[in-house]
Amino acid sequence: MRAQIVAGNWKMNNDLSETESLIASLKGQTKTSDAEVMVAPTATNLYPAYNSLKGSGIEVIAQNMHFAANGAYTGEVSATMLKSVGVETVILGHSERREYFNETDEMLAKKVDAALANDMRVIFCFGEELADRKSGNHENVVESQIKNALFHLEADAFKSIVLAYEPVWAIGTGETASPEQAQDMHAFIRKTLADKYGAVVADSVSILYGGSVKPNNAVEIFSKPDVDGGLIGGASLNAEDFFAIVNAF
Ligand SMILES: O=C[C@H](O)COP(=O)(O)O
Repeated sequence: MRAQIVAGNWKMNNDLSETESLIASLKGQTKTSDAEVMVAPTATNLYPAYNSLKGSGIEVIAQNMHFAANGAYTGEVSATMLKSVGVETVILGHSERREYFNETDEMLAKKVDAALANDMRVIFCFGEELADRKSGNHENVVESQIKNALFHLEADAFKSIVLAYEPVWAIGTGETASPEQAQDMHAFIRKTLADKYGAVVADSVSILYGGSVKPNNAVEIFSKPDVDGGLIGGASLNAEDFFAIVNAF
C-alpha cells in the first residue's frame, strides 16, 4: 500500500508570528484520514515550526535546498543545515524554482543526489506548461523531466522519493486539471517508472497531484487510483481548508 500524503507548500508567505498562528490553528484540527501530513514553511521559520509541531503528527519539510554541503553559495541552505533543524524531507524542482531561479534538470539531479546522500526524503516536482498541453506534448515533457533528474538513480533510491505532478497551468490559477487528466498523467508516470525500474518499484512510489487543489475538488481528485495525495499551495494557508483536503481521503 502506497503512502497517501498531503503536503502544504506555504511558498514565500507568513512571517514568524503568522507562521505561529497558522500552526496553532493546524493543531486545533482533527485528522480523520490516514494521510501523512506535511507543511513547508519558508526557510527562516523551519526551526520554530519544527519545535512547535514536534509530536503533532505534522512533519515540517523544506521548500528547496542547495546541492553543496557548504561553501560560497550566498543565500543558500544545504541538506546538512536542514537536517540540523529537524527537517527530513525537501521539495525539489517546483515549477517556481525552475521558472524564476533557472533550475535545470541537471541541477535538480545534483540536488536529489545531495538529499538522498543525507538520508532525506525528496518530493520531486515536475509538470508541463500550458503550451505543452495544448500541443499534445505534455507526456513527453513530463517524461524527460523525470528521466533527466531521476533515472540515474538505483531502484532502491525510490524508497525515499515522492513524485509531485504539477501542471504549471493549474498552479495558483484556480484552473485544476480534471480528475481524469490527473489520473491519465499519473498512470503515464507510473508506467514510465515501471518501464525503467519494474512494476514493484513503480507501484510503491507515491505520486501527488498539485495545482489548485481545494476542499471542493480534493475528494474527486484523490479518488483516482494513481493519485496518492496532493501538494497544496494556496489552500494550505488556511488550517480548516488544509485539513478538509487532508481528510478528503
Ligand atoms: O506547491 C504547490 C503548488 O504550486 C500548487 O499551488 P496552488 O494549490 O496554489 O495551485
